[in-house]
Amino acid sequence: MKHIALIPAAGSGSRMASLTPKQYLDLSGKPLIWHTLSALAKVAELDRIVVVISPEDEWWDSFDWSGFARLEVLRCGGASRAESVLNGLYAVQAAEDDWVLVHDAARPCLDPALVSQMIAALTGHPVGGILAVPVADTLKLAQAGQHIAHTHPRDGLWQAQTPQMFRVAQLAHALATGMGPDITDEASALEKLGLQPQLIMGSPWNLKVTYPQDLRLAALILVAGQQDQSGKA
Ligand SMILES: Nc1ccn([C@@H]2O[C@H](COP(=O)(O)OP(=O)(O)OP(=O)(O)O)[C@@H](O)[C@H]2O)c(=O)n1
Ligand SMILES: C[C@](O)(CO)[C@H](O)COP(=O)(O)O
Repeated sequence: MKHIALIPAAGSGSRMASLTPKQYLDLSGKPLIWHTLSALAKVAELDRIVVVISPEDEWWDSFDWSGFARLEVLRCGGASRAESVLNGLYAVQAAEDDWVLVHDAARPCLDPALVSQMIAALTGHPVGGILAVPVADTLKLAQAGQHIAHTHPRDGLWQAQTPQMFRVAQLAHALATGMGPDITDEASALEKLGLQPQLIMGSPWNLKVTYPQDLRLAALILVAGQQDQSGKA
C-alpha cells in the first residue's frame, strides 16, 4: 500500500491580489510551491509526490524541478480546490486502498516530521484524518453592522490544516458525491458521508499563505525552521 502526496496547486490566489498565482510568488528566493515540495520531499514514507496544476498554467514550466525525485505533475486542476483534488484522484492511477495525503501548495512551512507522525498515527485507521490545531482565540458571532451577536464557545473547536490523509477510493467517492461550495477540505466530504476523521495535532507554523502579509510571515517561519535545524546539527 502506497502513500501519495497530492498537492492542489491550481488556484488563482484571488485574496493575494497578485497577477501571478501565489504558488509561484517569490518566497525566500524560490517559488512558494518549491518550499512546499521541498518539505514533502523530506518525508521518506511518501512514494509519490503529485502536483495538480491548471490546464492553463503558464508558470510551472518556467522553473527547474529536476532536483525533486518522486515528483509528477498533472494538468487537470478544476474550478474549485475540491474539483482539483477529485480530478487529481481520477488521474493519479493509484490502487483503491493507497493512502493519499492532500496538502495545499499554499502551505510552504510544513514540518516533514509532522507528516511522518501523521502517517504513523493513521496506519490501520478505518477512515483517516487531518492535521489541525485547537482554536486559541475568543470567537464572536457577528450580526449586521459588524455588531457582536454573541461569544461562541471555543471548546472542541479546531482549525483544519493539511495534509489530510484518506484512502484514494474513499476520498474520490466522498468528493464525487458531496461536491459543493461547503466542501472546503477533504475531511468535510468524508463527514458528509457520516464518517469521523481523526484530528492529529498540527502546528501554528503550518500557515496557509492566503493574504499578502502571510508571505512575510512564511519567510520568517522558514528562517526560524532553518535556525532550529542548524541548532540540532
Ligand atoms: N481551483 C482551485 C483552487 C485552489 N486550489 C489550491 O488549493 C489550495 C488552497 O486554496 P486557497 O488558499 O484558497 O488558494 P486559492 O484558491 O489560489 O486562493 P483564493 O481562494 O484566495 O483565490 C492552494 O494550494 C490552491 O492552489 C486548486 O488546486 N484549485
Ligand atoms: C484545506 C484548508 O487548507 C484547511 O484549512 C482550507 O480549507 C483551504 O482553504 P480555502 O481558502 O477554503 O480553499
